[in-house]
Amino acid sequence: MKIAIIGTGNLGSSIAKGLISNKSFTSLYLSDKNTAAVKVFNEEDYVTVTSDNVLAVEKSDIVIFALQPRHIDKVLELVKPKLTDNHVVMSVAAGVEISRIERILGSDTNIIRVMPNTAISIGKSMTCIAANSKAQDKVEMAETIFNQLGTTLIIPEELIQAATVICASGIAFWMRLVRATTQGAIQLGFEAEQAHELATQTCYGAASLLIESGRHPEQEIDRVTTPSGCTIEGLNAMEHQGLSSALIQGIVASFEKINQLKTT
Ligand SMILES: NC(=O)C1=CN([C@@H]2O[C@H](COP(=O)(O)OP(=O)(O)OC[C@H]3O[C@@H](n4cnc5c(N)ncnc54)[C@H](OP(=O)(O)O)[C@@H]3O)[C@@H](O)[C@H]2O)C=CC1
Ligand SMILES: O=C(O)[C@@H]1CCC=N1
Repeated sequence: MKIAIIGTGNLGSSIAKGLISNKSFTSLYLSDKNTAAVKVFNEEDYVTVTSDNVLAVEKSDIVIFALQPRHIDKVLELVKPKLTDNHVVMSVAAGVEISRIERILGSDTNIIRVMPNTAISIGKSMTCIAANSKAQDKVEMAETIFNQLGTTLIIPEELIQAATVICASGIAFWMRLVRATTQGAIQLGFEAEQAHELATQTCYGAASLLIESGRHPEQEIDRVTTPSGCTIEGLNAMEHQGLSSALIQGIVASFEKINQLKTT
């Protein structure tokens, strides 16, 4: 697979790291206005770092646009003359709908919206995928690529905005919960480094338990909460302060914001 990533900032470079660790390409072009942050990848086999977006497109079959929404239109216009029927255009741009890309490239272009998160750099992304009509037969190929970099779910495009909030922004939400746990652990007497390890490993254990057992979180909570014990005391105190409500309100606020950003 000949892959290009246009825009190698936070997400583009995370995708590049994941692909390089996995060696899941025959060639990889990394293109950005400023290549300083990804120059190091030039030393990798079959990887080329460039500032020439058109060259990256010409040399690739799959082009992942990891640009901010305000930059994507002009880059699509720039590379349009070089796109062929064989190209698959993938966009990770939040709020940029397939119809907006089709208006620039035409609906006879293979277009896939992909919504990964930054854990793609370590092969642990939850990635949602939606394709236009033309690219329906390319969805399996997209799934194959992103399954090597975590877990994938094929969804209708209408759900991509929600997936962006839950999975892409979601990384930040979970990080904040881990940070708060660390702050609590320090207050209870742990050194910062130990507090960080306790918080991250416990979080990892909780997610692994749910994934491996397939059980509902409340079933696992029941196994932890001793009657009149310290767990239920803590849980109830958190709920009195609105823990679940705060999370849900944050998710909804994030969703409302992404819908404001959406342009059709
Ligand atoms: N960060 C995340 O976790 C996630 C981001 N997304 C989406 O992914 C997209 C990228 O986000 P993110 O990586 O955070 O953004 P960044 O700003 O970190 O990365 C975008 C990169 O594109 C470069 N760029 C701008 N214009 C051009 C151009 N004409 N040609 C080549 N490169 C260019 C930017 O350079 P410069 O900085 O010099 O402008 C920058 O390096 C966004 O649309 C975002 O909504 C989606 C899911 C998760
Ligand atoms: O914050 C944002 O708008 C982008 C999309 C999801 C993650 N980062």
